[in-house]
Amino acid sequence: MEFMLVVVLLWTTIFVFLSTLVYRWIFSSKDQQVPRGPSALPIIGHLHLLGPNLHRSFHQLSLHYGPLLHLRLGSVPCVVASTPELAREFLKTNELSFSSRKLTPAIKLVTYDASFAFAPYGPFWKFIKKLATQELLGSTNLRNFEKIRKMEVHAFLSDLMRKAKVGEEVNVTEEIMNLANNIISQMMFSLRCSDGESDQAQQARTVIREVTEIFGEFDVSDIIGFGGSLDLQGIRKRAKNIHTRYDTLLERIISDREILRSAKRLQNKEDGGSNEANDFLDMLLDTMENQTSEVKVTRNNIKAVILDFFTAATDTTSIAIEWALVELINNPRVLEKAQEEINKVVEGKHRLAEESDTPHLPYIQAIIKETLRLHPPIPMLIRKSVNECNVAGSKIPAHALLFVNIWSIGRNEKYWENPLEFRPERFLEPNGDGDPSRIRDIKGHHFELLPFGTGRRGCPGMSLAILELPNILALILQCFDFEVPTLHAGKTEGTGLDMAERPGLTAPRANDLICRLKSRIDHPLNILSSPQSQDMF
Ligand code: HEM
Repeated sequence: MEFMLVVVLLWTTIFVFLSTLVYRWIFSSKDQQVPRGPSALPIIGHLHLLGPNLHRSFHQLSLHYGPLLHLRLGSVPCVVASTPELAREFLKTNELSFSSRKLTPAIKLVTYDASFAFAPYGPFWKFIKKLATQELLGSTNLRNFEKIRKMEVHAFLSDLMRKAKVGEEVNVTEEIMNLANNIISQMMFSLRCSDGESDQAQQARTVIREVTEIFGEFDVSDIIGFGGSLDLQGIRKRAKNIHTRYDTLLERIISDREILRSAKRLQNKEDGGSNEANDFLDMLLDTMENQTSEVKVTRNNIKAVILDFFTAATDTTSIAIEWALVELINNPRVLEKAQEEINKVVEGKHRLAEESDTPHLPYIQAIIKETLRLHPPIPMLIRKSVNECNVAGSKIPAHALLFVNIWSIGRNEKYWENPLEFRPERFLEPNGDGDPSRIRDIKGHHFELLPFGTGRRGCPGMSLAILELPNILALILQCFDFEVPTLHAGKTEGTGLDMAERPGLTAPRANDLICRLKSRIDHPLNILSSPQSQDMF
């Protein structure tokens, strides 16, 4: 036993010594300036400096050490960039070097090691990207699905109106998540997650939250370099559990669809009808069955890609709407101005806001931008270098992790006047030089504001989000006023709703938004349509 201990200690000492040498060698080039950073500890590097909300820890470190930080997380070299200029250097000037993401053991386990969002920049990624942007999220499909989005939003509003009528408390966070969930599942597999009452609907929401949480965690056993089979924090055990639950949900949906497809084929053979693809699941199954497809898509790929889109679309959209509502409840002047704009444009109580009203609701659009500036649902763009490169005068080794801290950039007073103030008007004013074309947009062209990322690896769901977010917000504000209990979880008396965030890959509010709603519409049922589709569970 003692002998074993001596051997382990000896190996650990040799490992620390060698890794320090390698680390110094990598970053010792005399003609390259190494990004600044605090001193690292042996083995763990800078892990001890990081709190649960990584973007906040990095922000604090960059205030002290400058906007380009070099850190070591265990054995993994990392760079953190916290200005628009650096974001441009990494994501535009050196785009191809930073067009991949890091696969952690947890991500591999949950996503069958077959994901699109974590795939290297290569043929599989390009194939799914094309399918997603031209078909699922292409302009024709987005237009075709407008009716479905409208029905889903109306179902959501009518549920809230029922609760408002009887004075029931509403968990707005959960309701919005259901809505986002229903919209994306309708688009992907023509099913809805139901009204949220079934166990399985609840399971689907829980899995999504758990996925984004676990993807944002650092697996110490993985990053200190010698923990191949260790699972010090139990992350891999949790990942396997999430994977199993998700797999059960998805297998059921895919098997049902396969039965339906066989029946349709039989029918088509009999009556000579066509066999065209309907939704994303059909498109993916068609590709899997097509022996001559340019890229081989497996059943695991299908499940992983569905998980990618399902989680990416549900969590981000609902987080953005919730932060917008919380900011509005805390800023009654902005809320009043927004409701006035809606009343004027959609003539208050005769009809509900439509997506086509959005261009006439500039203040609502500005509220969305201001929300995404202060509370980007994905607070950091995380990429991996595929080769050694020089960026902003610094040598970045191959396989280094890059964090572009968009949360920090949105709060930097060098780029935003009174950055902590929630002031949507800033998006309606030209930047002091009278040129309206310089008003910052959120589409990845202005590096001060990158809520959807930028370039090839930028968010493929941006067009859908840009349609959904202002419309859903406008409808909630048109239909309801909010009554937040004075002393409720997430509210401190006199100081408004709290702004604490939950850790993870995304940054949702830590406490659910729970409040009573007061209807602002006299005869809501006359102007609401209802959903007509099969429930998912
Ligand atoms: C408020 C809404 C949303 C926000 C703020 C958001 C934000 C982001 C960000 C920051 C990224 C990483 C970009 C980068 O690395 O440059 C991303 C990637 C992604 N998003 Fe979104 N997103 C939203 C909605 C959606 C929707 C509605 C979908 C699907 C319908 C979606 C699907 C994806 C996928 C699949 C990726 C991975 C892309 C890749 O790796 O190539 N997102 N999103």
